[in-house]
Amino acid sequence: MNEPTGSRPKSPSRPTGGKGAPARKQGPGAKAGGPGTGGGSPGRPAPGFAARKVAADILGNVVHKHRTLDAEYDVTSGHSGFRALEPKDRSLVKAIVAAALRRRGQLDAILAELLDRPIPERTGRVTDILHVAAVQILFLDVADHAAVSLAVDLAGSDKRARPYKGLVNGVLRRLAREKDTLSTITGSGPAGLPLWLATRWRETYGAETFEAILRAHLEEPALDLTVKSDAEGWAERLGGRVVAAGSVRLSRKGAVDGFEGFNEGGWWVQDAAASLPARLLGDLTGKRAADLCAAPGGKTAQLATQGADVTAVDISEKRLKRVHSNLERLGLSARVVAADLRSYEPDEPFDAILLDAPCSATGTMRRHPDVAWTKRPADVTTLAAIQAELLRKTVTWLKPGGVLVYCTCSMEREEGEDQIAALLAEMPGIALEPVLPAEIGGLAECITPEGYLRTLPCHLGGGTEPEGGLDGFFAARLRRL
Ligand SMILES: C[S@@+](CC[C@H](N)C(=O)[O-])C[C@H]1O[C@@H](n2cnc3c(N)ncnc32)[C@H](O)[C@@H]1O
Repeated sequence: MNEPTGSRPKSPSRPTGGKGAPARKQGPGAKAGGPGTGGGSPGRPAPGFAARKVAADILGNVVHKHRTLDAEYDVTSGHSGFRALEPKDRSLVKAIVAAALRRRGQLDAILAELLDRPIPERTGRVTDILHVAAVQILFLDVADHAAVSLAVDLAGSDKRARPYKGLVNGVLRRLAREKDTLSTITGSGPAGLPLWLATRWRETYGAETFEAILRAHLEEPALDLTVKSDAEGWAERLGGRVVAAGSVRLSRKGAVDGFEGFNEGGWWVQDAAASLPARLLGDLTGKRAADLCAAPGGKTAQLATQGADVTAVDISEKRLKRVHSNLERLGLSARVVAADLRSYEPDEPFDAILLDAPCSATGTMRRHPDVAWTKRPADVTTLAAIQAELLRKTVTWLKPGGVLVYCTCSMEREEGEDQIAALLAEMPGIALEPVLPAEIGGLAECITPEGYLRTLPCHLGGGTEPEGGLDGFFAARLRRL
């Protein structure tokens, strides 16, 4: 679908992303103009209408029905309206939904300021429609009048939202007019997180770090690569910089299979924080190593690159296909096993084990802003029980003197610090081997007093420096005595 170009540039004065952080216009650069109500021929939707409708649907499905964005965007089984869109409109939908989730707290506060009273629950998609339009007006490269009129059309097309068409029109026009002066936009917006998660993080990390994490979540993260070798060389060739312990951080976007080095297998996409646990196992030349919970294989590739004879185990046959294809592209090898670790037994013990246990993934919200809405407190409890079981079982697969790194991409203590404290209290034959700053590129801020690795989205300049931040990861290194 071709959308008309926007009729005027956005105001140079931008709303801020909380505590003075400048909000950046992001997204695919779609100059979605389109006169909306006046733009379509009679009886035909205006250009851009389908994309806005799909965006509001998907946003609602994530927030109210706890569906994941991966499921909604699946090319074979995802949202049917999304699948019917042209690639350009799919990109626009993704940009709108990601920004609306990332900035949900701000949008709620801004709209509350413009509404006399909260919108009743039973009004269908009114709130989703308002969020989809507001995020375009405030943060995306879309002409205000197009965002407003398409939202009005959308409200008019929904039986339960129709009575609120006038309200949608009035609120969004006022937002477009007053966006530079609205007080909530320039203040520190509230969390935009479900209460259970906000409460937990404030308690776990303290008010100041919690605010810093929220600021970091507002920004779209940079693209990080793990390289087989020569990080400086790849950074130069791809126009990036070396961060953390040798990851290459790029500001460029786009399909990575078109970037230099992809086809030659020089690197793979992996958040810089996600690359740290495997690095804690050091040089593995000639060692027998297990990558447990391996798919899609980012850490398998690291262990192979570090010289190990790798056995990669995962329960999901489907996800293991990606391990095979990734290893093939990278020219690396590993023994790949489809098995449930709860019933699997290796033939021989290992010198090194990496256990990247299934977890709530609350540390990946920078890249997956739906996570806050698709996870529930009960998930943390259920997953913590699985992690405890896997950890107790697999640590016995180490040779004496062997090392296991346990990690999760979770920000929850139950999936990190508490797991290790309980294990050490229970198993006297296992000792903690603290992480040293030199092993993780000098990132001392990411090491806890106990010697655990604990990365947070606000680390490495997240929320304060352009293209800063790390995914939230926990890792601990254990040695079998
Ligand atoms: C966090 S992901 C692993 C990411 C991977 N290590 C990487 O770096 O690319 C967790 C994985 O655990 C696997 N998994 C979950 N339960 C499992 C079990 N009981 N046995 C084996 N694998 C399991 C899932 O299929 C999923 O691929």
